[in-house]
Amino acid sequence: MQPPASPRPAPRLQVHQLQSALAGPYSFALAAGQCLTISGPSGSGKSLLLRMLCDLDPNTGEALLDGLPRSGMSAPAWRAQVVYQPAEPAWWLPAAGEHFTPGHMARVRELLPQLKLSPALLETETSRLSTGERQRMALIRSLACGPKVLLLDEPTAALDPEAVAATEALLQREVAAGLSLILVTHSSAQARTLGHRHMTMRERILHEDAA
Ligand SMILES: Nc1ncnc2c1ncn2[C@@H]1O[C@H](COP(=O)(O)OP(=O)(O)OP(=O)(O)O)[C@@H](O)[C@H]1O
Repeated sequence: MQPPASPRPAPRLQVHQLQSALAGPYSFALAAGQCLTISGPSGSGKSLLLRMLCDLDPNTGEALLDGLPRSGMSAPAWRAQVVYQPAEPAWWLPAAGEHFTPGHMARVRELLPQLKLSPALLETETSRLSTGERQRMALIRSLACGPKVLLLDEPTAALDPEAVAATEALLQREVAAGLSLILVTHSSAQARTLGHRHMTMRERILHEDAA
């Protein structure tokens, strides 16, 4: 007799009827090691969705991480695991390196060369970094804390082709290692390179694209 099949693990992220005064409801699930890309016109609601997913804007409905409901954990505990990187990330201390905790520095030093960044930039005032350097440094900040789900809003918008390629290669490795990625991008080439599933936002309604 066959042993009973072991229960399937819960999806990494489950979203049920997530809704705010401005957008939704949205429902979908994402597995560990899966990349969902979202495209759509400017102003269609992509950032509103990402902000709801990391619980920055008031919303109703439920989100679960590995089967555990967000409503049962604190906002900081949720946001430590579901990390949102906006299109224009904020920096609140003079140098980029000051934004990292000592426990994350080994990982930061590992990631810097992968994104073609010099370690010296950690000591440079963030206001003196180029837009593209700041954008890549923000991605390092997002990855250094080891999120389970990463919500990226146009992370390569300010980058030259070589830096775009390095960023995409890094994201591919992270997803292959188990990261769940929701990537907002205007680049259909990038969506094809990184995405396992594709959705389009139109007038705040999310449509799953044909496979
Ligand atoms: N707090 C708010 N109050 C009212 N309207 C808002 C608020 N935040 C965003 N909006 C509006 O909601 C719509 C969707 O905004 P959102 O930032 O999600 O667009 P987007 O799809 O991410 O666009 P882009 O590609 O340009 O970043 C826009 O019309 C925006 O002006």
